[in-house]
Amino acid sequence: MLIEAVQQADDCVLAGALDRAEADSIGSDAAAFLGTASGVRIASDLRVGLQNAQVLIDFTRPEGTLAHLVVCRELGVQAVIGTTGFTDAQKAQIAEIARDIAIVMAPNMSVGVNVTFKLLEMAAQALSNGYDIEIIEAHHRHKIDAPSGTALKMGEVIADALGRDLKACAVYSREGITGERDPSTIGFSSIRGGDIVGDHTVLFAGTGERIEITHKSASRTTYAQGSLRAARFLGTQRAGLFDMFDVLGLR
Ligand SMILES: NC(=O)C1=CN([C@@H]2O[C@H](COP(=O)(O)OP(=O)(O)OC[C@H]3O[C@@H](n4cnc5c(N)ncnc54)[C@H](OP(=O)(O)O)[C@@H]3O)[C@@H](O)[C@H]2O)C=CC1
Ligand SMILES: O=C(O)C1=N[C@H](C(=O)O)C[C@H](O)C1
Repeated sequence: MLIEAVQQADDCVLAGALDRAEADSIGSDAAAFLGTASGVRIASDLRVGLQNAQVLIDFTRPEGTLAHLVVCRELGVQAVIGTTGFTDAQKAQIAEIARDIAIVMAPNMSVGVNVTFKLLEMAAQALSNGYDIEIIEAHHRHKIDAPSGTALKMGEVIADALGRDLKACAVYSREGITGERDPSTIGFSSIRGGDIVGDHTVLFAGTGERIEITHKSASRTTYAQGSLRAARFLGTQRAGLFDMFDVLGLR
């Protein structure tokens, strides 16, 4: 999706493409899967892959992203990070690296999801009393982290709007005799199955009514297009840690 988006954009150039050393794709043209040639061979050596790059777009795993950022800092390459599932300590490492290079990090690059974060801020403030808040997300069977980064960000946005600390009020699982629901909690439910691209619903359940704010991704192309917007934004920055609110002017 990312390679296709870059190939279709008239203001972006594919400078490199990376895969693991053992991958069958190594050495083949990065656009071969599109039936065209990009002139870029898929490499496993990050320094080779980044030699002509201004920005690395990284959707991998936390440990991979962190290793890549160390090389980005060394080479002065900026980064768009889509990877989710970072620990607090890993986020602190990213913030430290962002003192030297500009980084956009966001758990969801889609415009719609970032606008949904804003809607949730407003809804949480307006429904701060008498409404139980539950966040339900569904993703494909291959996803390895739960809850999704987007669901966690939704929880943070809502907790901030309510003056709560998500770490203290999040409930991630229920089983057995759980007791009555504590109204100060924010609940999370994760569904995994098939090829679901990414659905997120926040339920505000009151007495006599329910409000549901839902975003559904039908294609991963929204993430790729958002990543390119983030890369363009980085062209105007020297250093610092940004997110899609900065890129989209939503802050
Ligand atoms: N911010 C956003 O908008 C979005 C974020 N994501 C996030 O992006 C991440 C990747 O998701 P997705 O694309 O579905 O996952 P995939 O498994 O399809 O892709 C991840 C890629 O990273 C590679 N990889 C895994 N570990 C490492 C490592 N340590 N070093 C280098 N490369 C590595 C994998 O290789 P191999 O297959 O060989 O393991 C694979 O090619 C997830 O955290 C997901 O939540 C996903 C979509 C949108
Ligand atoms: O793994 C995915 O697929 C996705 N991951 C991101 C997340 O964890 O929120 C974004 C999107 O939901 C797809």
